[in-house]
Amino acid sequence: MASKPKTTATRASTRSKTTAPTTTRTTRAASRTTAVSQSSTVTSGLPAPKRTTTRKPLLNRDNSPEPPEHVRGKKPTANAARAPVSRTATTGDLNADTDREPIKAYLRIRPHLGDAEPTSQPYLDPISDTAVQMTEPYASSAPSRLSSAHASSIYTFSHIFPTETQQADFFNKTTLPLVRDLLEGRSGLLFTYGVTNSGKTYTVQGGSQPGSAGILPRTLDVVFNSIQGLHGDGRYRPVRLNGVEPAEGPSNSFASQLPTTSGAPALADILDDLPSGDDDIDPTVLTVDRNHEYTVWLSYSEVYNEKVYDLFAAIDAPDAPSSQPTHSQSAIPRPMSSFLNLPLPSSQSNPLLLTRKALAVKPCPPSDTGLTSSEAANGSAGKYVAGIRQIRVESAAQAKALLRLGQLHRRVFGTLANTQSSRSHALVTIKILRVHRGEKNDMSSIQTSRLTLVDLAGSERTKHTHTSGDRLREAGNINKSLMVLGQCMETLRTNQRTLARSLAASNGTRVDTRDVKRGLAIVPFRHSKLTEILMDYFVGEGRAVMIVNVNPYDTGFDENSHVMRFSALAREVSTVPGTAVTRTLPAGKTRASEVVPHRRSVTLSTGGHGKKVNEAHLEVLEEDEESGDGEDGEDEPINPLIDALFDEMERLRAQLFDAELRCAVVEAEVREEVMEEMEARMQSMEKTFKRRLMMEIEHHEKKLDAKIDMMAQARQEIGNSDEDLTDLTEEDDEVDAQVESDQFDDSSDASPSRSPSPLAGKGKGTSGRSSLRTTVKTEIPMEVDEPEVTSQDDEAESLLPQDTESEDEPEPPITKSSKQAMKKPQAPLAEAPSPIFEKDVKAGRVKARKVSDTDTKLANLQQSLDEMKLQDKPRDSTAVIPDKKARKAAVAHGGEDAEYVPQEGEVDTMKKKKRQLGKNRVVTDDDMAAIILGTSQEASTGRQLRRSARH
Ligand SMILES: Nc1ncnc2c1ncn2[C@@H]1O[C@H](COP(=O)(O)OP(=O)(O)OP(=O)(O)O)[C@@H](O)[C@H]1O
Repeated sequence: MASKPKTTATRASTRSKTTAPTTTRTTRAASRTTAVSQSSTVTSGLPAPKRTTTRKPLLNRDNSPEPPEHVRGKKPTANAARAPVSRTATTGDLNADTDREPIKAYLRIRPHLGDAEPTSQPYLDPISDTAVQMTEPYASSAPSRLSSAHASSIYTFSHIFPTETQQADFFNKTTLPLVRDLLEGRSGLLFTYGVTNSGKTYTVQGGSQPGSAGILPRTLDVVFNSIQGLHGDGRYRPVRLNGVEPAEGPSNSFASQLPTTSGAPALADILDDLPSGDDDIDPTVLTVDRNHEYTVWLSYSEVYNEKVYDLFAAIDAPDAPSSQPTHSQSAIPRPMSSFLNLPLPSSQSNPLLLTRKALAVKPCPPSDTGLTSSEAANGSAGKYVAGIRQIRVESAAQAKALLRLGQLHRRVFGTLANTQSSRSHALVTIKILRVHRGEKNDMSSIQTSRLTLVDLAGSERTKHTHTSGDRLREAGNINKSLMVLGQCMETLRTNQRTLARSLAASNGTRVDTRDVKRGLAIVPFRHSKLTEILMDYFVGEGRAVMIVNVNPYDTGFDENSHVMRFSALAREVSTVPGTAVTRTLPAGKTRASEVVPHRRSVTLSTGGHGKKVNEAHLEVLEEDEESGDGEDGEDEPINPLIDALFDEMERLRAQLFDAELRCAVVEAEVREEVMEEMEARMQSMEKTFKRRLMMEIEHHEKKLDAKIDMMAQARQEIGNSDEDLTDLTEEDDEVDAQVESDQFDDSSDASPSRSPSPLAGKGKGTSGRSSLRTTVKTEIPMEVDEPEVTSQDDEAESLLPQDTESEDEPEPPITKSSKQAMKKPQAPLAEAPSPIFEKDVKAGRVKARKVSDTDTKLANLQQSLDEMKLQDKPRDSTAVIPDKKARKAAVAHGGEDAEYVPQEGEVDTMKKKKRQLGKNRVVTDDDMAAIILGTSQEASTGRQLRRSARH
């Protein structure tokens, strides 16, 4: 077994000039720890980051991390002095600058796609080239139970690309440096991260418009532009991750690798059928070392449902598999070839069965990496996809055609629900073998470098995609990969910080790194296929770039916040840009294992764009990969406890998804119920109010009718009265003369004593004119009846108070004086006519008449009304309060029962500030109408009495 500490010691000694003791750990857990330590050892001596080491929950972590000091260009201290990578020990010219640098995170904001999408305010607002503010839409509304995002946050990135960014510009700033590294022999990783529909595929592959080619085709263009005339002869081929071996037989050209099996169309034909994107070529040319020859190799895989598939591999159709050539490493596959030419079954009863086999991920043998076996055994050698095809391409056009074929495969096996949506992680690896012209035959001089471009599947959660069954499983696995990727980054960051902090704390003295390493966490790369494949970039050497795609019009604010926080985490992880190496190695042994195929149905649509659309129902058999060779026990679980914990996490996560789904459904149901209830209530309220309104209208109409009737009746009565008046005129001439003479007497000899009414002097300046015997030539409106002066009228007098009562109003308090006034037939007539009579008075339609009893009663009524008003005022405005002291004294003197009679000065009077509204008696129109009615009735009664008396 490998002696890992020795490895560490070697690295440590080359980098920090310290000697680490050898240890003999053999477990994988320890191996992983050491791997992390080894990677971290590169940072030995780095100044301690200022940031606190307390681990905050991911949710609350500030997402504007500043790069550590060493990244910001601060010169390393003596402790931090770094030496070239120790891989020089086994390879020749492979020294590289091993400065650690954080993963670069670029944000690309997707533009609004016009009418196809609902228009809304974007919730992302770039505030500078590197910072963006994210504000939750509808933040004022109650926060969602499921929402975990902050209402407004600022996130920082290495650079932010606004919506109008052109593909070429984006490529130059994000990917071109990685292409340069690739051509110079250094490896790199670029991955896109974001929710579905955020523009990841557009960024990687591009669109259909001219100039919209993505970073992948542009990378191929630049590579082939730059190595023009420097192509190697292909006598060597890459194997595994960094291995090289002589190619079997001549494989000099792309065409020569095409399959020749009779009856099957050639790959070239298939590729010709695929749409060409050759019009959109990036013209960039990079300067390369012209002393070397270059060969370019391409591989294309996808991680789907935690299985790795080769997208260049042939898909076995029912009548094709046996006739197909075996999948040799160097042979160009004929993927889809037979399938494309088969008549597609249209019914599900007899689906076409397609099979594809998952590939195993295996650890690299030591010879591939330039490390000693002991070094490799610690896990830092990375892993490779066993059996994946690496195809040599000689031009960008060939490469693009192959990639399109791979994409076709991906789509066939892609999601059933939405064929446009990438539900798998797609990995394209461009590998370059570089050999010095003078050392063509020296295999050990061949340098290998890789650039892997990863189009990650959408990171959205299941509740937004309404997934179920297979889709749920798919989503679960996508999320698992991304979750593990996040966990790996978090662990790496923590380890790097721990190491840097402990080394900084040593203050220049020698540190036993074993102690430090013991405290480092195991990076859980092996818990997801994606991270297993990518681990070499994190613990080995290579630059890493992350592209965060975001659609600011998307409803998934929460998911996008999660993406942002993930990017912050990534930016805090450092990687080591280095030089890839190559070793030859004997082919690894493989071991047959139990294969548990997974079958699922796929619906494939072909045609479209003006052609007839055919739907084919297929069954896909996804065979599991063969297990690893087990040579070094790498396939043993790292630690059963950790594995169990991961499984538990996975189970809990699935439960959480389930619970969230149920919550969302219940929430929707409850909302609907509440809405229905509200609607029913609103309807019933509307009915009630309508009914009330109708009743009100009816009531008012009745009232109005009554009023009109009253008025009509009154008018009629007045008409009758006129007739009676004519009769009476003659009869009363005598009385008139007498009244006139009396009036004359009164006016000349007015005396208060002649006025029995206590209110006589209060009548609007008519003092002296109203008295018992005074006959005022008051103009009485026509509407008022003019009953004859008869003694019988007294009998009707009793009717008056009742008749003047309003229906609704309470009876006004009848004071003593008012009673007197009402009883006295001689009570003076109120002089001021009611305003409603004024018109008639002015029109001269009334005539002077003698005072009758009815008139007197009317006057009395008016007077009592006035009195009511007059009496109300002082009563409501003044309060008489007995003096407390005096009362107390009286009680003390005479006991509790003693009657207290306040003397002068023993009462306080107090003005009340305000009369209470509604307590006063108010004479309303109804009252007046009632009075008129009463008067009319009285008058008619009087007339009847008088007439009966006459007869
Ligand atoms: N920068 C851009 N300019 C113009 N259109 C864009 C841009 N980015 C994305 N689009 C368009 O937005 C749509 C969604 O983009 P894309 O398919 O790349 O999303 P995605 O993140 O890859 O989704 P999925 O994860 O489901 O595959 C596509 O129609 C694409 O053409």
